[in-house]
Amino acid sequence: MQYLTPSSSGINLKSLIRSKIQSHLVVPSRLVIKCAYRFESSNAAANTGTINTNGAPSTYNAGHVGASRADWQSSCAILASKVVSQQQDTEMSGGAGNITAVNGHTMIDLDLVAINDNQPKPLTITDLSPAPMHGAQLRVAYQGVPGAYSEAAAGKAYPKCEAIPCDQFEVAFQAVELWIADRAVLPVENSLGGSIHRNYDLLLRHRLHIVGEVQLPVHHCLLALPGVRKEYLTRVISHPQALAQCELTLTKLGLNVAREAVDDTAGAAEYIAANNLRDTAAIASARAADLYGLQILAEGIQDDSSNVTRFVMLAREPIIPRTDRPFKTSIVFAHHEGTSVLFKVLSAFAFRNISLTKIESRPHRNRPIRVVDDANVGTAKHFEYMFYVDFEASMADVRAQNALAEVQEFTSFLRVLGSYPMDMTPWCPSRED
Ligand SMILES: O=C(O)C(=O)C[C@]1(C(=O)O)C=C[C@@H](O)C=C1
Repeated sequence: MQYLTPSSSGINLKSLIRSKIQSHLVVPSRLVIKCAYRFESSNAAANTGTINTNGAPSTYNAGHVGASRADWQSSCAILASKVVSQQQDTEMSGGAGNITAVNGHTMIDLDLVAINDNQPKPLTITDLSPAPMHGAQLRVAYQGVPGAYSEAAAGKAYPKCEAIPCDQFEVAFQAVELWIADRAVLPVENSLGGSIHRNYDLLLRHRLHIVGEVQLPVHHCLLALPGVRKEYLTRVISHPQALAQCELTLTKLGLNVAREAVDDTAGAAEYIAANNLRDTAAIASARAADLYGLQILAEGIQDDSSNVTRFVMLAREPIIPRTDRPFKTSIVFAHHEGTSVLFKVLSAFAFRNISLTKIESRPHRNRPIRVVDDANVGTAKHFEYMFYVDFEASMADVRAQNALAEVQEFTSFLRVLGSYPMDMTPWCPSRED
């Protein structure tokens, strides 16, 4: 599906990256290579007409939609060339030459007054801090366009944040890795649809840390162009999770029409508006109806009124775990061979009275099959798994530390994805979009 770009005055990624450059933040070249790679893949995707990069930041409340893919590409090209030229300057001047000059009093004339604004400034502790600089707005990357539930989750977790729409989850991760955003928001499970497996895989592939969670009641609406009636509809489009969450209700509404999956709920609404599609409805939020000028044909069409999606917040740095409020810790592990290992791992928590809130398994990509030869019976083949476990304790809690020390004995791989405050907001399944 193609995202479209409604005109607005939102700040765009180009200006964000420019401001980053202007503040002379030195970006490691490794990140730029990643960035260049992303252009190629997004170009390739755009050529197939399936994905469109819409990387314009928007203030959460205002719901701005801004720059085009070209903007994003040129921004990163500027960033890449800036870094390359910085590297060339450094190479030509002999890298650490400046230090030698100062320390060794070489022929460089030290003019301590005139500071050239084009020189890179050293990183400070604030640049490395997981929190934004005092007074700065937290920038939160999410997948989708304004009106998506992920945007609402960003607003719930960080009420005054600047929400930055990204066309893919991968881009949201990279936005944080490249310091374009401070956080990424990622849906990981839904009460009706279950776990969002692809996002678990992304957590493992990237090195970001979980620093928070929010549970967002998801209240779906059926949206169409003004004047369109249910009888005119030949298809309903939305995010696959949203389609699954409304399956029964659509049938009850007599909508036995084609269902088509698109990248996000609000993107579906935007697509209908921009293409003036009078035979198509979208499943999306009431806010998406407002933003894209659609009417609400039916409200609360999720099959279960207490439909809720859990999102996690990701940052470059972990937060310091505490014990003065309820914390959750998420881990992922693979175990050594042996059938009783999973039981042993889980009992490490049970013996310490640590509750598990979630366990999820995903096939081990690098080692999908374990072969067990038995001369008499033949060859048994088991799937190998990565296990994702959430438990109710902070990493600052000695019980959690001991449990993990024990888990480590049975596992071939163990990573703490994050230790973060639990979402303790009162449960209220009414509409929140
Ligand atoms: O498409 C959106 O609006 C999203 O934010 C994505 C998403 C998901 O990935 O599950 C989030 C919440 C809803 O469960 C439906 C879709």
